[in-house]
Amino acid sequence: MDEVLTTREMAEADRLAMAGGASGPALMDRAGAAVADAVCRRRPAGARAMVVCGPGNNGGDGFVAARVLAARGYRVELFLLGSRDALKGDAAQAAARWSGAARPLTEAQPAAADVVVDALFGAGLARDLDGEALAAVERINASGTPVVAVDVPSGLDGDTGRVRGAAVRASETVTFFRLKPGHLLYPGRRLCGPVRVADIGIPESVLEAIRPQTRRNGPSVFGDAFRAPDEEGHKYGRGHALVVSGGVEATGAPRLAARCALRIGAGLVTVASPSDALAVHAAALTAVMVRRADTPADLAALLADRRRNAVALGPALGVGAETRERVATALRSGAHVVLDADALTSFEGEADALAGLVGERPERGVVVTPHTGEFARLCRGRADIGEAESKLAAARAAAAALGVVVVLKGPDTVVAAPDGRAAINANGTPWLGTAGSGDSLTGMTAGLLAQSVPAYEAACAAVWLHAEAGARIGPGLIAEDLSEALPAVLREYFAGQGA
Ligand SMILES: NC(=O)C1=CN([C@@H]2O[C@H](COP(=O)(O)OP(=O)(O)OC[C@H]3O[C@@H](n4cnc5c(N)ncnc54)[C@H](O)[C@@H]3O)[C@@H](O)[C@H]2O)[C@H](O)CC1
Ligand SMILES: [K+]
Repeated sequence: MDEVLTTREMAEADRLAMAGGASGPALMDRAGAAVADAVCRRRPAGARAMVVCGPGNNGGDGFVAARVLAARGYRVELFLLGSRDALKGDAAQAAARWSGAARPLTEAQPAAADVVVDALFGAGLARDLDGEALAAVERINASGTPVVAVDVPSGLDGDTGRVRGAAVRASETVTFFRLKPGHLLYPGRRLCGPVRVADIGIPESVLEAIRPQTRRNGPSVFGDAFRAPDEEGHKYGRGHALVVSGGVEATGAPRLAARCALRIGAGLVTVASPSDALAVHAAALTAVMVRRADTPADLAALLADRRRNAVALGPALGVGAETRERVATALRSGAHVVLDADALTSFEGEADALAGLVGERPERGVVVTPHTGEFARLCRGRADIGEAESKLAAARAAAAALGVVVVLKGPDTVVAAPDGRAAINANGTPWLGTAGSGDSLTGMTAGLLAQSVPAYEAACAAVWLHAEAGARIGPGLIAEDLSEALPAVLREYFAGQGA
């Protein structure tokens, strides 16, 4: 159920279902009935339900919902954008079975209703709302009346999660068969409210033909790649992560990263720093070694020990040529590499230079973990990335261009692999927006790479586990809590695998 389908893929699912014998009206009937069920859960029979319908099949779903609600004793008023006889296909059939009026949309007064069904536009939204549709959406939002949106809130682009002119703020959304990217990407995720995915009779088998490349992030994405160590799990079998840090001015970042790498399962961690004082402070943990590393050559020497199979650079490294040199050294070492923060900012506007370094190396995982600002700086000058239609498309384009796994962080973190796979994370919490949270994620990613989890799955697992840990703590979260919350999160995750 974690596949995420674009509107185009959804239309293909629809087509395949009908080619397989499903009927359009039957699909629409089940869609409309699922919408009616959502209204019934929200308001008792006898309540005033306003259904606003658009000129396409989204409107058709609205006509079906209106008919079902009226049959269940709701006082239904239906308003239509455009004329009833302009409706076509399944929508025309649904309208023909609605015995009530279809009043002009301009007459709709949502404030007078107990609940609104938003069936204006769905997957067929083709441009910014204007005219009567825009006015109606504004009246709906101003009314404060609860809204059940059909498929996607009208005005929201189902593929990008972006608003086209204006969009309905829904109390909940009923969609069909699978989620769309716009249900998970902001602001779409906020405008949808809770999203219910209804089964309308499209067979799962259509997915074999569609082969969707996007998933909602979770254990179904990385479960096979990250399993509990077997009983004789030896510490060397669980890899050795190296956290490269900067000077004394930055104390917590490398320590956070090191702690998280250990907690998530790396067998050993080394903190390398030009400053003994910092390294000792950063280490302050058993199983963490401390090594002096003043120069890239020192770093190369540390990485010459092949048991150090994952290296994290970024937290508190400083921005500039030194860091670039360290990044180049790490990429040439053949260890798995995580690049965050300063390691990325040191390549500001030079994504190609970074891509060149990545390209030199044997096929080992490289993960970059920028937040949106770092991403924009790294990809400055790359219009093919900067002008992508959505965060999902931008992360994908960068992953393909750089040849790395991109973790584009935010409340809707997107993880994208060079081969086109992508996952949108949906278990985050606003409390993760705190200093050090990124360093913790870097450490978790390095800790998973150290255990030879493949780069894409390691990034997806780190993002999801990091968010789970944050969600467990919630208000008052400080970055130090994240590593402490990991044992409980991992216990549940592994137990879930056993299930
Ligand atoms: N895919 C499925 O499994 C099912 C989908 N259903 C519903 O069908 C809609 C998609 O219907 P479609 O007719 O393609 O488009 P819409 O109804 O979303 O749009 C209607 C129509 O409106 C015009 N239009 C687009 N943008 C604007 C605008 N900004 N202003 C004015 N007019 C606009 C354009 O001509 C569109 O064609 C999907 O969302 C589901 O709700 C099935 O009912 C169930 C199966
Ligand atoms: K809608």
